[in-house]
Amino acid sequence: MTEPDERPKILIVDDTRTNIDLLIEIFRADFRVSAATGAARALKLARAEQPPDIILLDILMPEMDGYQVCAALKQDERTKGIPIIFVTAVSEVMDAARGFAAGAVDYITKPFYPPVVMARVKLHLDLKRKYELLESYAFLDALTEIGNRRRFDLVLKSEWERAHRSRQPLSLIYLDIDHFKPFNDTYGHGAGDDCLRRLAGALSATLRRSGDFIARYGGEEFMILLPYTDPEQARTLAQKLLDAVDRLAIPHAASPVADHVTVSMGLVTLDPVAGGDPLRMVAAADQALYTAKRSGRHQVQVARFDQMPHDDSAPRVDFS
Ligand SMILES: Nc1nc2c(ncn2[C@@H]2O[C@H](COP(=O)(O)OP(=O)(O)OP(=O)(O)O)[C@@H](O)[C@H]2O)c(=O)[nH]1
Repeated sequence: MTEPDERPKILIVDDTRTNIDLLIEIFRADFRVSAATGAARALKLARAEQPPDIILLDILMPEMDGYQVCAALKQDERTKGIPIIFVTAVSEVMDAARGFAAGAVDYITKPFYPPVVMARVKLHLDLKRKYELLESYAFLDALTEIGNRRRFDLVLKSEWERAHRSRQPLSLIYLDIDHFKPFNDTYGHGAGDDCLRRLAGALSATLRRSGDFIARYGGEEFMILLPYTDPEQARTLAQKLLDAVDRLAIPHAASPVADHVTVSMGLVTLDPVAGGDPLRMVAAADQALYTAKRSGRHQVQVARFDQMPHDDSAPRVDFS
């Protein structure tokens, strides 16, 4: 089996073939290089399934100039994180200021001095990697190493929009550990932390579909988002999550519910009707969770969340 090519991808955009050839020569050993001689092809390559890690972009091109291409890439969610370095002739240096305003990170001048071109590209790739690493930490819960609340908010918003667009159901489970305060009081905060870590691991391992998403929402609360999942499928999965926590069998002598740690869940499924606010979905799941707690804990309660026809501002939440 051949090893996957891990070299960074660079896209070179220039309407002059000789410039492209010169730049390919500089990068071909250490990079996977693709090239475009016009804006349309450049945008297509940038939006490909495996987008480039960095783009070298000529300013003066027919059809759409470099500034316009840069602005289009920066406006597109899929491509806005790709660093863009403008390629400009010495006489166009003033125009590079416009490039920065359009969102470029740097510029290089023609004629090329290969070591400088390479150093600039490597510098910006390195900065991009560091930025992505920092960003991933900002969305990670440090204790359990699953997504945090900030990440959940973003994923909920995009899945909510996707559910409306595709008219597919979206389910949400709000999960809370039962009697966690007495657990901490009995076994200590360190054991409480360990319990949270083990629960996060067991819950994550129970999710099988690639779009399923779990986050730690608060102290002892987790959110599980299930795209393309109808109420019946979500109910089955919620039961599996309940069982997975039971199977951990973490002793909890202070719980009146069981001799081990248990959880309660509120489940809601969005009917893909246009409009509304994703936070109402959270509110509906929260109410169902409250019902689960009131009804003796260690169980799943299902809320039905649908919106009043013709009245976007008044979603109806009722329990079945
Ligand atoms: N060890 C540990 N405990 C935490 C953490 N975050 C929150 N908690 C504890 O979780 C407990 C939650 O307590 P409550 O909200 O009273 O709920 P509960 O005791 O689980 O009771 P019910 O939810 O009604 O079943 C509090 O004692 C918090 O201190 C954490 O990161 N680590």
